[in-house]
Amino acid sequence: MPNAISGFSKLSKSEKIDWLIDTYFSDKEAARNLVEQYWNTDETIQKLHDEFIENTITNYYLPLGVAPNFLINQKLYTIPMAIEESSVVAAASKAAKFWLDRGGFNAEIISTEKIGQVHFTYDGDFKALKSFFENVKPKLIEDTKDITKNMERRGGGILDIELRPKTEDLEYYYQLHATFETLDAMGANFINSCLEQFAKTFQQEAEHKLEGQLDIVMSILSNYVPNCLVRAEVSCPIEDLKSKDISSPSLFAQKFKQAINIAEIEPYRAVTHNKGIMNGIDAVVLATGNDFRAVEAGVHAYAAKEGSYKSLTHCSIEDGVFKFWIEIPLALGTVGGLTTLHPLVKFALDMLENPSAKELMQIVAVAGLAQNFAAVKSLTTTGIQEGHMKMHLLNILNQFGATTTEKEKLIEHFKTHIVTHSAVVEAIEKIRR
Ligand SMILES: CC(C)(COP(=O)([O-])OP(=O)([O-])OC[C@H]1O[C@@H](n2cnc3c(N)ncnc32)[C@H](O)[C@@H]1OP(=O)([O-])[O-])[C@@H](O)C(=O)NCCC(=O)NCCSC(=O)C[C@@](C)(O)CC(=O)[O-]
Ligand SMILES: NC(=O)C1=CN([C@@H]2O[C@H](COP(=O)(O)OP(=O)(O)OC[C@H]3O[C@@H](n4cnc5c(N)ncnc54)[C@H](O)[C@@H]3O)[C@@H](O)[C@H]2O)C=CC1
Repeated sequence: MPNAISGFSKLSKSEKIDWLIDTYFSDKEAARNLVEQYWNTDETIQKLHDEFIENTITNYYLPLGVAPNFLINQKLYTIPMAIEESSVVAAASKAAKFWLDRGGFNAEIISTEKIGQVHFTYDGDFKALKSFFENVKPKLIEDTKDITKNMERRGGGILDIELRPKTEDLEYYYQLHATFETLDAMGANFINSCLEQFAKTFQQEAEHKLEGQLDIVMSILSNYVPNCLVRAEVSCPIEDLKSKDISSPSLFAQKFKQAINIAEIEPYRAVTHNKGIMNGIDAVVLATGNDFRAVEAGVHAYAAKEGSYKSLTHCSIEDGVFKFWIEIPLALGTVGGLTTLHPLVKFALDMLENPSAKELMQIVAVAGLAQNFAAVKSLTTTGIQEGHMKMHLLNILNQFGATTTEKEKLIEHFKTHIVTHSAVVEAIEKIRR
């Protein structure tokens, strides 16, 4: 076991790499070469990446793919997707193309409110606390003026602050529950700055004007944003579903709806179903430099809002019309965070013609819906493995170090044979004999 190290953060980048290689690697030259191989040749770009996080030693690549042909609210987009899993970009592209011929996707913003809370304890009388809060509320807002003035000029800012008693769940526990409009910013830093100022003013005022002990526990935004909602939808007459892989549209529609119904009542299925949705959502969220952990946490909380974990997508068949939709909370930014810093994020946003946060919410929701449509369509028709393994073939070939000629031969071979890991291994061995 290696010894712990103190002061690691104070070492230079090259000293950190030296320590790491000396401590963990026997083939020191190979390890150092690998780390250096992933450095950007442009020192300015490398420095930028070094400074995104702490203790950076090199870069970790993910492929950036694009899915064309997304018609959203009658505007055509090519959507950027950063993801490691094969078949996701192909599936999104295929769903986009399918719906392009059937009127495209419609998306709408339902709401854009963000939330933050000051968590505190108080051991006195609730009535006294309530009256103190009502008196101090204008000052809470007034004291954040320096933080909020620019956001207010743009049309956003603090929407409201409420006092919420939580003592039934936890002794002495209360909240200042605040709502915000942060426009094109995800808003985490703006909200946290406001909340910390609320806490400071609240505590200071309480010391002179409130009987009983009031202690601030913490001030932080919530990544659960059920009132920052977007809805995306596709629909068409059932007979228009007919396509290369759908010979009986009405049977397909019934089976597809049944698959969604199952994900609405069965958590084991719902989790995988929603994972398929997040294949699309995370890929676009990452490509556009947004915080995918925040989105993931909020989306899954929303999926469980009724007490059990459910599908985020829904389907109906009414009057001969097939309708499929998603409704999800998404706190996204097109300014702030990494959005203007990472050159490829800038590229991705340029490709989307520099959307507002609202437009990006719609694009991301559509990517999730399209992904889910492709996956459930495969699951209820051919099965998932056929298409997924077709795309995964290159990964298996690369694992076995296949040459370009071997790849060409095997890709041709697997156009007419089912791809499984063992079938690929067998075929490689055969052509190498
Ligand atoms: C994989 C496909 C698309 C093949 O589908 P296919 O019918 O064999 O494709 P095709 O060769 O006929 O091409 C049709 C279109 O698909 C796209 N496409 C096709 N191939 C490519 C490619 N190489 N690169 C880029 N795009 C591709 C592209 O849009 C293309 O049009 P074109 O560009 O030719 O005009 C289909 O089988 C499919 O959609 N499968 C679903 C795959 C999927 O969902 N993958 C996610 C990973 S599995 C998982 O994590 C989630 C899951 C499944 O568990 C979720 C759940 O359970 O709900
Ligand atoms: N729990 C969480 O999710 C947390 C996330 N974070 C991180 O915070 C970052 C996001 O915070 P932000 O405050 O969004 O970014 P930020 O701190 O970069 O601020 C964005 C700023 O851009 C300015 N702005 C310019 N034009 C604007 C417009 N049209 N609309 C709105 N604002 C405009 C505003 O002053 C705004 O405050 C992400 O990197 C995230 O990972 C940080 C703390 C906690």
